[in-house]
Amino acid sequence: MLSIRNLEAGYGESMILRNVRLQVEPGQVVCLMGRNGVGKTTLMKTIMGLIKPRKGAIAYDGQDITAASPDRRAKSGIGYVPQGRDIFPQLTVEENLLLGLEAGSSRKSRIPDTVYDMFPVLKEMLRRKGGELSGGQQQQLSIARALVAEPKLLLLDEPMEGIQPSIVMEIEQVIEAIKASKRMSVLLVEQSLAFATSIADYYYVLDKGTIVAEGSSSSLSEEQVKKHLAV
Ligand SMILES: Nc1ncnc2c1ncn2[C@@H]1O[C@H](COP(=O)(O)OP(=O)(O)OP(=O)(O)O)[C@@H](O)[C@H]1O
Repeated sequence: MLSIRNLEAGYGESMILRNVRLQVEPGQVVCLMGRNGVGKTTLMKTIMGLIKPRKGAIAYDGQDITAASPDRRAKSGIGYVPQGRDIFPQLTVEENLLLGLEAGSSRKSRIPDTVYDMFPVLKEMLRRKGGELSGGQQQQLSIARALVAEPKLLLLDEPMEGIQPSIVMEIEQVIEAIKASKRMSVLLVEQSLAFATSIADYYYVLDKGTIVAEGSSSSLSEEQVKKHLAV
């Protein structure tokens, strides 16, 4: 589904990612872990094409997309939910969702009902401005907007960060439902050991721009977390 080899990327002269390799199989939920500032967001942006790698290759769905534009990646079925709820505050919930249809690979002209099934709260708030929603609801809107396009690979950058526990639970349920549907792969940045071991199939730990540990999530132990993730 997604295969990254020998990736090197950064900002101007400063190289953040070095020799990164990572794999996401069809239907898998893969968790990318690592301390603050190690390059997780940089990796997500490079997968989405917002940062051009200096070295290495990214293949998606059997195609080399290393040089493809972000728009082409979205059209070919990669959905991206950036860190920090990047919704349009002046547009209504419905308008935000409709933008998701434009961006992605879906040929549908209406928002699929499955999105409202996953986020019933949004259906009740279709006419409200995005900026009037709570932080957690905005995060749900941001995820829903990506799902509207029915992507084949969903990239989620710290979707639970700074969100109240009840909404964290709802977002976890959505990720579980996506996994159960087997129609989408998910790569997400998430620090919680509980999440990584309960929902994810596989994990990678990034440290100083390189992958230092990986394995099936059931093998992820408290000790490894202490070694690689404790501050
Ligand atoms: N636009 C930018 N220009 C220059 N350097 C940047 C830019 N964005 C991030 N960096 C640097 O790149 C490094 C990796 O940042 P990145 O945001 O990828 O880390 P992260 O693991 O996602 O961290 P966090 O968990 O805090 O979000 C940091 O040292 C950061 O200061």
